[in-house]
Amino acid sequence: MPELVFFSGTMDCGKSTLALQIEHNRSARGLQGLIFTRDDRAGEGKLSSRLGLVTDAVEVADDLDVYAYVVEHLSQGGRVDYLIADEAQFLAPEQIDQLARVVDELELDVFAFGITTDFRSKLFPGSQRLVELADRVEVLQVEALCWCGARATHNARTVNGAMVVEGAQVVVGDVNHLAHEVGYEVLCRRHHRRRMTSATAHAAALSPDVLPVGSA
Ligand SMILES: Nc1ncnc2c1ncn2[C@@H]1O[C@H](COP(=O)(O)OP(=O)(O)O)[C@@H](O)[C@H]1O
Ligand SMILES: Cc1cn([C@H]2C[C@H](O)[C@@H](COP(=O)(O)O)O2)c(=O)[nH]c1=O
Repeated sequence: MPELVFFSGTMDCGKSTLALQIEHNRSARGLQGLIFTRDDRAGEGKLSSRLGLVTDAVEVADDLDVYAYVVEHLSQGGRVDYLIADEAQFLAPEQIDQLARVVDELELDVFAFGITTDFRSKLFPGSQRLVELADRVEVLQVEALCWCGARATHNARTVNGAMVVEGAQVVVGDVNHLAHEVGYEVLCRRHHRRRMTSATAHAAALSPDVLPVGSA
């Protein structure tokens, strides 16, 4: 039975890597997939992983009807055995409905990958629709970790190194870019709630208030 599967997690937990592995394993067996993405850090029409792998993909513009795109591809004699959609949080809810239609009417597997919540811990509209429609929601097995060692479950945004909770929902960026104006850091819920990033935790640890008596 074909399925719509949502592989979800925080930033930097290996979603794009898994997307590329699924693509590799299936194409190695002669299957042909269509790969979609939106606003990947590597640029338009790219699906990239931090492990250095990258592949071409169809950039999902606001007005792209994914179902119609696949039907058109098939009607022109193209072969499609499955779909991959990375950065699926950025897709509009209607485009997620189109992915579900591909599963139900064209009987193709669709593998969607994305972060569930934004820097304010609010669902992205695309992710919300995926949670509503997916046959399965899979959490990735390799845990991203908070600076404290706990499993990271939330995404924090930093601006010039300080965690922020206001701003546009979509700002393309990366983790470990604290020197950049906008960066991201994955945190456990406890430290996301306390707005405690690795930098603020480090600064607190170095504060004179907590240094041993007599230290310089
Ligand atoms: N130098 C490295 N050596 C080994 N693994 C790495 C390295 N850099 C990144 N990774 C792995 O890649 C993961 C990020 O993969 P990626 O597919 O880009 O994540 P996502 O798409 O979820 O943001 C990290 O959590 C880590 O497991
Ligand atoms: C939390 C959050 C993230 N983003 C952006 C930042 C990245 O460009 C992508 C996530 O990519 P990844 O491959 O999963 O690391 O999403 C955003 O726009 N808004 C946010 O709140």
